[in-house]
Amino acid sequence: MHDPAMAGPAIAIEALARTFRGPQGRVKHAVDGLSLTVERGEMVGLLGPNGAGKTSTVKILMTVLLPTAGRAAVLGHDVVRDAQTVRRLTGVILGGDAGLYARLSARDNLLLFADLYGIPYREQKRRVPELLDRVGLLGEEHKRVETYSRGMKQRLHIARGLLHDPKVVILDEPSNGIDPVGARELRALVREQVRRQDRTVLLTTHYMFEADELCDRVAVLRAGRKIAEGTPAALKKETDGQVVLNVQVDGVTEEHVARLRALPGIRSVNLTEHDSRQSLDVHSGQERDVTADVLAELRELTVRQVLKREPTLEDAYVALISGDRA
Ligand SMILES: Nc1ncnc2c1ncn2[C@@H]1O[C@H](COP(=O)(O)OP(=O)(O)OP(=O)(O)O)[C@@H](O)[C@H]1O
Repeated sequence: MHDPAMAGPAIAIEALARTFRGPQGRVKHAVDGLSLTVERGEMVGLLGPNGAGKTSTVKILMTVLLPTAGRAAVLGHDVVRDAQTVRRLTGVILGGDAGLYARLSARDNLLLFADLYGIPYREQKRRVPELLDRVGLLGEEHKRVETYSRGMKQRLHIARGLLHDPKVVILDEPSNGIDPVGARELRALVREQVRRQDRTVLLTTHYMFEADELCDRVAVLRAGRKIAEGTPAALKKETDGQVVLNVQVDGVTEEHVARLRALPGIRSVNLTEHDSRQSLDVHSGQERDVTADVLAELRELTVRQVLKREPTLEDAYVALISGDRA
């Protein structure tokens, strides 16, 4: 008999949808007709701004949220009809404090979860120290988890997610809330340990550079839909020949942004606010210098600084999610 688990992609998502009913019965499309295939051994990043539908998609794959339409399968097993098998084959690595026992040591946490996974005791004795070593927690394994730094907890989450040696790993925001140095170390850990042994990894992140460092391919979501998919290098190519004009300015309104977007030669405009200071990134082609037109639109505001620069990978991503493409 044909066994679907032996062939085909690791993750197959087809026309997946999930709606929620909000206040006054308004329907919210968290995932809106998403299709995505992840081949065996691939590492694919799901990118998107807050509310894009990443967590809802991941929850459906983790079998903790039901889709309202479409289907998703892990190693050929449907996440709704065959949820138990999907859970056995999938390792989930979430961040933060949830899912760990703060009063127990790292070692006792892993032994407890190994029991829950039904890993035989002799196997636990071998695997737990080995995993603690692999994630760099050997020597700290007897300390209570509540004394751990965020980065150490994240390492323990990784060890926990790999305990039952899953074929498919779902990794949610690996470096969220971790300082840049710690985040770099964590990415190295993900590359060396999570990716091992032809494992398939689906990772969510807010950071394009993180996806670039780790992923073979990325899918960018916006409002529950996929707006771009490809290798990080291919997405970056979309900004070839573009220039970013960064304007530090105060008092920008939605109306200003709309007027800037309508100017000839402008591809996308992104407004960010930090410490109540505004910053505008205006993407345009190289063929036309838009600086004078942009400053004319902002003439009644106080412009603090104007800089022109080459686009980065992060710009490629921002241009995608703030552009008009749907
Ligand atoms: N249980 C729920 N009830 C109502 N609306 C929900 C629920 N869960 C998610 N949503 C809505 O669905 C949309 C997608 O949310 P989701 O958490 O999947 O996005 P996300 O890309 O993971 O965002 P973030 O990066 O902030 O985690 C959001 O608008 C969110 O408010």
